[in-house]
Order: sequence, then structure tokens, then C-alpha cells
Amino acid sequence: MTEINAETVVEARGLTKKYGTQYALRNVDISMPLGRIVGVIGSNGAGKTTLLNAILGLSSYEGSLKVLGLDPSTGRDALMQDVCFIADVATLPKWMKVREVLEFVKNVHPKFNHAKALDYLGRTTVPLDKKVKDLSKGMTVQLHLAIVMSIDAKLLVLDEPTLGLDVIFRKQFYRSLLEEYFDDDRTIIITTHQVEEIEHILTDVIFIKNGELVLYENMDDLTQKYVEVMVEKGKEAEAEALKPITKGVSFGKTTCIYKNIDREILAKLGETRRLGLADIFVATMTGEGQ
Ligand SMILES: Nc1ncnc2c1ncn2[C@@H]1O[C@H](COP(=O)(O)OP(=O)(O)OP(=O)(O)O)[C@@H](O)[C@H]1O
Repeated sequence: MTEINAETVVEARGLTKKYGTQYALRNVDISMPLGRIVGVIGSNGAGKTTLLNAILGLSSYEGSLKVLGLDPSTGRDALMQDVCFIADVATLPKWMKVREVLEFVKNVHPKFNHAKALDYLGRTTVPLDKKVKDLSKGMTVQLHLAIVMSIDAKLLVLDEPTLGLDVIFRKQFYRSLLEEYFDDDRTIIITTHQVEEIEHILTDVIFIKNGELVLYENMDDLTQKYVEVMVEKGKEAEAEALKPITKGVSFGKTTCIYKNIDREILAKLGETRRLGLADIFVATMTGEGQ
């Protein structure tokens, strides 16, 4: 078997996927190390799932791509020993009992720790003898979590993992993922439209727009770069001169978003605040001077 590269999880160069004449991914370059939690953020149809599918060897592509040192299009079987992929909780087989689901995963996944999953479920209210279809949504998430967290994977790929679940269960899912699963030897890639719920656990973020990677940054660096200012009356011209990337009006005051401008300078224009990831995403997608 090919030696797995311990440092780089995903290495993409010129990764491109076309459907007919339309680009779903265009010339994407990525170098993703171990020990990161990376959010892939983009509007509908931006190319997030296409990127994940290429990483998982589920779709063909042009360009070069290595995942844990392997080519996912030819080395998928070897790769799947170290990669865990769960699309969403709805994919659990509804007709099986919880106990049977665990047996099933044990048989198909070599890195699944059955005892660990049983231990985890023992701390929840999920009954082992109930069928998946008879579980509440919260129990379904707990079963899902028990499976995910009992697979010793180097790369965990989650595509909208909490779709359709209420806010309490979504938060519980991400908290457990961070506190009980994540460590320096794993990387987790997550796509979701509920950006504000994952931003506190992310170490890095990727923005995709029309198949192109428009941003790949460390979260701390990113959130320091963007500042919103509620411009005091009479200082609009000064604010304009500093070239905001977007402008709006809030409570009768002009609000401007800036990138890479000294916060002390901005503080002279009015009250400043750091932006959340959702706001940075919108500013990046709609503003000038990304
Ligand atoms: N099998 C396919 N055949 C043709 N076009 C496709 C196919 N799969 C995806 N596309 C197109 O590729 C582009 C990227 O789709 P993709 O599913 O990767 O987007 P996404 O960012 O995951 O979107 P969403 O947030 O809506 O799930 C879209 O324009 C989509 O219509």
C-alpha cells in the first residue's frame, strides 16, 4: 500500500470539474494539513459537494489531487481506511435496529471501534433494540455521532451533517465533535449553510464561488481582517475615502465594512465591531476588493 503522507491531508492543484461546458470546480488549489477543522462555505451550486465528492473519490476530475497521499480516483479503497464520510443522518438504514446498525458498520468499516460506540450510546438515551425509524431525531443524531466518533479516521468529511435538525441538536453535534472527537491527528471538513453554528469550532475556512476558490484562510487571521464601522454623522466622506468593501445603512447611520485597515484608524470614524463569518462571507461575495 502507498505510504500515507502524515502532514498533508488534501493537496489539490488545478482541480477542475466540468459538467458539459459548465465548471463546477475551476482550477482549485488546496494544501490542507492534519489537525484542522475546515468549513467549506458557498452559495447553492457553488461547488462544495463537487469538491467533497472529488476528495472522496466519488467523482472524476481534471487536475491533480492527493488525499492522505493517495489519488482518490484510483486509490479509493485504500483511502477509505482512513476517511470517514457521512452525508447526513437521513442515510442511516431505517429498517435496522440500532444494535444491527452498529454490527453493520463493524462489518463494513475496518477502523470502527464497536465497543467505543456501545460505550458512547450507553451514555445516551438511545435504545439498542429500537429500529432507526422509531428513534426521535435527537436519538438519531446521537446514533450518528456514536458511529462517527467511533471510527478512527484521519479525515472526516461532513456534508451538511445536521440538515433538518433543530438548533439544540445541531449545537450538541458540533460540541461533541469538537470536544470528544477532534484532535491534532485528524482533519474534519464540514459544509453547511448554517455558518454561525460552526464558526466557533473552525480553524480554517474556504469560500467557494461559481466553482472557484475565492478564499482559504485561518479563522483567526480572517476575523481580524474585517471590521464594520457605524460611521458618525459628518464623517461619511472620510469613511468613503478609506474604500469600504461594502456600505449600508443601519439605524439612520452609514455602516461600512473594511478589509485590512488599521482598527485604530477606523475607530476614529465611529463604533467598530468584528464581523462574524456569515457577514464576512456575504461581504466577500458581494463586496469589492476581496
Ligand atoms: N451530476 C451533475 N450533472 C450536472 N451538473 C451538476 C451535477 N452535479 C452538480 N452539478 C452542477 O455543478 C455545480 C456545483 O454543484 P454542487 O452540488 O457542487 O454545489 P453545492 O455548492 O454543493 O450546492 P448546494 O449548497 O446547493 O448543495 C452546480 O451548478 C450544479 O448544478
